[in-house]
Amino acid sequence: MAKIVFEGVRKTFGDFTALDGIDLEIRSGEFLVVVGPSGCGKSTLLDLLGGLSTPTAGRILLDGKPVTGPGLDRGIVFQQYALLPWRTALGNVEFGLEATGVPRRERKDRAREFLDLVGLTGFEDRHPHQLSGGMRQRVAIARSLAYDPDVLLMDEPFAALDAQTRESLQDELRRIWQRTGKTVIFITHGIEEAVYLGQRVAVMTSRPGRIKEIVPVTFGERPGTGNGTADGTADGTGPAPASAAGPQGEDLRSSPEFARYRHEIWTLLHDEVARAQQLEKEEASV
Ligand SMILES: Nc1ncnc2c1ncn2[C@@H]1O[C@H](COP(=O)(O)OP(=O)(O)OP(=O)(O)O)[C@@H](O)[C@H]1O
Repeated sequence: MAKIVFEGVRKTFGDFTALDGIDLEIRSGEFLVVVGPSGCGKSTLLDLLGGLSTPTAGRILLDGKPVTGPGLDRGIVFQQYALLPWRTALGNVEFGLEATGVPRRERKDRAREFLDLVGLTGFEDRHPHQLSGGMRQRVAIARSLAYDPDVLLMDEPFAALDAQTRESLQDELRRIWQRTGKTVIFITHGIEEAVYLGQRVAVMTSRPGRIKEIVPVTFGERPGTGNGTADGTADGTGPAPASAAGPQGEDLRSSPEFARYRHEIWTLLHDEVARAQQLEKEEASV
């Protein structure tokens, strides 16, 4: 059974149709990336899945049950994550656990564990203003992971970061995904980011937002992707593969296969971006 199913989902705001005819199935443990022109409804799609808003028509199933509101089974990471400024990194991650009723003592240990997972051991006692943008986003990711949601919803989480930090966080995220087996839905404007992270890349049309095409990204040597399981083995029982970070990640990004996928997705997007810009111009002149 699919982990997540969108069935004929439509979302309107007044007489404006943001999303229409969304049919989509996402496997458990899959890393799905969504790309599309600005304003095509990517965040709306994620909000619906997060239970922050409800579809106008159709339904969304999570483990076979309709999504009716937010839940601890889904963690959300936004572009600018609102960390609590008066709490330390550790305190912010602990905050995510308070809602789940984890005892105080255990909360601390669990929070430390997740800060370690995102490479922030030694920074537990820093406040958000004492951390770089990349570190803050790591705290946000740790906070979302700490209460152990099955599904991670990420809305352009690395968009505000410089290129180098972004690439290193992409590597971290892949490593975390491979280790934890979470189902990840990741929105981005970055085609390279989409190819690097996604097992499948869903390309959306401009208004109303629909799924134009889904591109499976299958790198032969790529650990954890294209094999249908988060740990990169055929049946999900084998050992976790080595991290793709470092030189290997660099090799992937500069490989001819990578360039081919990038070009395929760029081509699919190009027409939609042009159409979206035309629509904006027409609206502006009314
Ligand atoms: N609450 C709302 N009320 C009215 N219109 C809305 C609302 N939320 C979103 N929209 C509109 O729906 C469309 C889709 O918005 P959404 O934020 O989902 O797009 P997006 O693809 O995430 O955009 P971007 O890539 O620029 O972040 C936009 O035209 C937006 O103006």
